[in-house]
Amino acid sequence: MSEGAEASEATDADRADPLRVAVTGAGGRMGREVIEAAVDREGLTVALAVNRSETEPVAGVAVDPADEFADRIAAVEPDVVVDFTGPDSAVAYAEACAAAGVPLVTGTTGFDDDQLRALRDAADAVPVLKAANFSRGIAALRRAVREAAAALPDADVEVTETHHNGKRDAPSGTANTLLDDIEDVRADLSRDGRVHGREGDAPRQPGEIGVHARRAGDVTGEHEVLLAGTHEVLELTHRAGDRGVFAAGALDAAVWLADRPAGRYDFGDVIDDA
Ligand SMILES: NC(=O)C1=CN([C@@H]2O[C@H](COP(=O)(O)OP(=O)(O)OC[C@H]3O[C@@H](n4cnc5c(N)ncnc54)[C@H](OP(=O)(O)O)[C@@H]3O)[C@@H](O)[C@H]2O)C=CC1
Ligand SMILES: O=C(O)C1=N[C@H](C(=O)O)C[C@H](O)C1
Repeated sequence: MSEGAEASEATDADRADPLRVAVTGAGGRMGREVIEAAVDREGLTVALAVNRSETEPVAGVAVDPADEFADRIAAVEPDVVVDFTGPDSAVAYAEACAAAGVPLVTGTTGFDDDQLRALRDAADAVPVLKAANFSRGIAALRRAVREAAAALPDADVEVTETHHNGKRDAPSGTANTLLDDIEDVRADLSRDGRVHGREGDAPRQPGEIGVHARRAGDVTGEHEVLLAGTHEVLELTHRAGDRGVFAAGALDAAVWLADRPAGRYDFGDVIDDA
């Protein structure tokens, strides 16, 4: 379990009424996907949706302006907020959730250290589940990568991610998580050794991990970890084919989180508890 309070035994099966979900970033690629998935899922209802500029309804759900969030969350009292926006807005929503006593699931990526601290502060007041990737395939990839990196202590490691041309942050949150995982199990590798692309006279040095971020077309999300030794190469790759996998995982996380005590959680906690 992640840092935080002990989990309660409550599950969605104990809940008589539908779980009332609020969605932020409702007009975005992920927000729309989450609303569509929530509308289709038994036991859930979208009680509130907000977006910054575009406030057209999504899948029949009304979308309110984001600047009304603090008032609307107090009036609506949702059971959980699901956020896919940007780092600044995710922090603002975390603070609003902490003030209103509402649990938060955020899939937003690209946080800096101050923003991460602000999320941790919010988790002192309410449960906060942050995950850079809600795909179960990525959860499996993380386990495989940790095992492979530990089993191949001399292998050179390079991490490559590919995303659509609208993605803002680089490298992806998932790539950063995979890098953390690798550095956790390989004592010779650390954050200081990350080399972002290569150019010119730049032969590989001991302790390097290469990191490559590609942006092209409408690619949903691909992550590859290359472990290369002498005379053998291992490549571990995940490709997301549709954002529905992220939306489904985020809603699984919302259902799981709604009745937990304050604290910090991640998607692994949801999977481990299944
Ligand atoms: N954890 C996971 O599994 C996944 C995480 N992500 C992450 O989710 C985030 C969003 O991605 P994506 O949906 O593709 O991005 P988009 O740019 O498509 O959507 C972001 C949405 O958030 C809205 N927004 C921004 N600021 C605010 C605000 N203050 N209040 C309300 N709405 C706001 C934007 O509105 P406007 O257009 O008006 O600015 C937009 O509708 C990114 O950080 C991405 O990396 C993405 C996929 C999966
Ligand atoms: O912005 C995206 O699209 C995605 N972002 C997440 C990340 O940064 O890792 C997850 C997924 O790969 C899609």
